[in-house]
Amino acid sequence: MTDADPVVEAVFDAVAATAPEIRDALPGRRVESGTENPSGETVLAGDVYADELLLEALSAVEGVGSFVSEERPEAIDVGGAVGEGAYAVAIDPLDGSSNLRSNNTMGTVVGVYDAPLPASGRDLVAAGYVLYGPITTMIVADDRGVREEVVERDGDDPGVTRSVVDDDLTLPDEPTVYGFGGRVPDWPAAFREYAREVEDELKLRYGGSMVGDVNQVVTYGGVFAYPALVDAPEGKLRLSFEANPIAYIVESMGGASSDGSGSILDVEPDGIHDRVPLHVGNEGPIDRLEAALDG
Ligand SMILES: O=P(O)(O)OC[C@H]1O[C@](O)(COP(=O)(O)O)[C@@H](O)[C@@H]1O
Ligand SMILES: [Mg+2]
Ligand SMILES: [Mg+2]
Repeated sequence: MTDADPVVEAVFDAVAATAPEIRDALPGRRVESGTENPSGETVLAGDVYADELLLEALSAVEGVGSFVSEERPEAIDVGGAVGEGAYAVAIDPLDGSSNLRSNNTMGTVVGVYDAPLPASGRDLVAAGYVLYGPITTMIVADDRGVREEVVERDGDDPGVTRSVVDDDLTLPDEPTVYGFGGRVPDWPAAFREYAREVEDELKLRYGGSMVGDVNQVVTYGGVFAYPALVDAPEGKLRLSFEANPIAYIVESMGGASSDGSGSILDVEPDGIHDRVPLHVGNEGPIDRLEAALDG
């Protein structure tokens, strides 16, 4: 196995250290902040707080040159030149933040790119997510594979403990669950037909937060999608902050990703906030999806 990249390790140390603080801050931050993000969505106080904490933590990491967030219009220069020894870190500070009001699962998504954004998913050197569920877990994928960790506060210390619970996470061979975002009438006919078949075979697991819903697939095998919509052919999820990191993780686990015709990691971006239809999971259901959409 290759040695860990110290900058990637430091990035995930910083993300893990921030996770309990983000979690603790949520009870008082379930309200709208009064602003919109670059994607035109209402931002909650929790989104703003998580974004600020992560900027502070990640800009202190030596080797991080650029901080790019779903909540900010532009990349922020925080150190060395990206691509010449420094990485760009792309963050979805709180994923599924509409679940804050209903007190359901949310996450933080991280992509570590070896190129200035907008960059292709092929420029990722690592990706991961934190899942704020009944316990706080973190998935980390890099060129050494995929690991699942539990993140806990270290007693009264400000630090945290990262305990690896699985150091070689792979997708279960048998698909078991599915979760598809958006409304059925908004799905293109070909996706509706595909979904009808999947419904007959797999169990529905859908909670409205990409990280939570992808983690069901990561754990039990299956397929997650936020597909193209009739009125929004580019779908909802953002390539740099959401789709690329999730595709990198699932592909590193032996699964597949697709924008409808090929791997998400091959999508060439125009802008930092580009959206893309996202489908990830076991190879079987993703191959069938591409065949269904091709027709
Ligand atoms: O409820 P909708 O509009 O179908 O969207 C659900 C999707 O939107 C998201 O909440 C978008 O992420 P953010 O919360 O980071 O904006 C995903 O987590 C989820 O898959
Ligand atoms: Mg999100
Ligand atoms: Mg978000």
